[in-house]
Amino acid sequence: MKKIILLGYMGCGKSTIAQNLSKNTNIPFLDLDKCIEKKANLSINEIFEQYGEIYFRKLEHEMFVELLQSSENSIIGLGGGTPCYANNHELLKRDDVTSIYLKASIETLYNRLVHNKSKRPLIANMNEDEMKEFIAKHLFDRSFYYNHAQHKVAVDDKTVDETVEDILGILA
Ligand SMILES: Nc1ncnc2c1ncn2[C@@H]1O[C@H](COP(=O)(O)OP(=O)(O)O)[C@@H](O)[C@H]1O
Ligand SMILES: O=C(O)C1=C[C@@H](OP(=O)(O)O)[C@@H](O)[C@H](O)C1
Ligand SMILES: [Mg+2]
Repeated sequence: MKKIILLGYMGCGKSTIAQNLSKNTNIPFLDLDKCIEKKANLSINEIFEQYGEIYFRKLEHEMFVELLQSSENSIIGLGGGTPCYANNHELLKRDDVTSIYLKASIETLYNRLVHNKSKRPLIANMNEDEMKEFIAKHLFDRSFYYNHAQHKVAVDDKTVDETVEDILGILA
């Protein structure tokens, strides 16, 4: 069954756009982080705090495989790191997967994340200068994986509805 998979850096809008795309298409959406939280009965912050990032990556990989195995059509919003670990990017190559990279500039990401970092353990304790430098370097490292997506949608200066329209154009 068809999976539409949104990927990209923290704050690019995967969770927000997946939800709105779902309203437009009537295809159910799943947020990978939310699925992990539900299964572990812990928040993402608690998983990082209590078990560390490596354990989180293991849960993330297992949940990604589980969601891909389901027979339902779905829109899946990944976590920012999902394609960058455990060869998860290889799973995007399946015939039943349409993968879309929501591509945002460092500036857009910084502006969105600066007031929205508390639930993102990788950046939660950084000051503004540290965050800007971290995003720049981290995005550079991760772009290799994000560029494995079949499609790219530039999200800078677009409203949620405009990004959803762009994705509908790809899916048409
Ligand atoms: N045009 C936009 N598209 C998507 N998100 C936007 C936009 N403008 C502001 N935002 C905000 O940016 C944040 C994006 O976060 P989220 O959807 O959780 O991204 P991700 O899941 O990629 O980390 C949300 O707080 C959302 O309200
Ligand atoms: O980039 C990352 O490594 C992470 C991104 C988060 O998801 P969002 O991209 O939805 O914030 C979440 O999976 C976790 O905090 C780790
Ligand atoms: Mg998200």
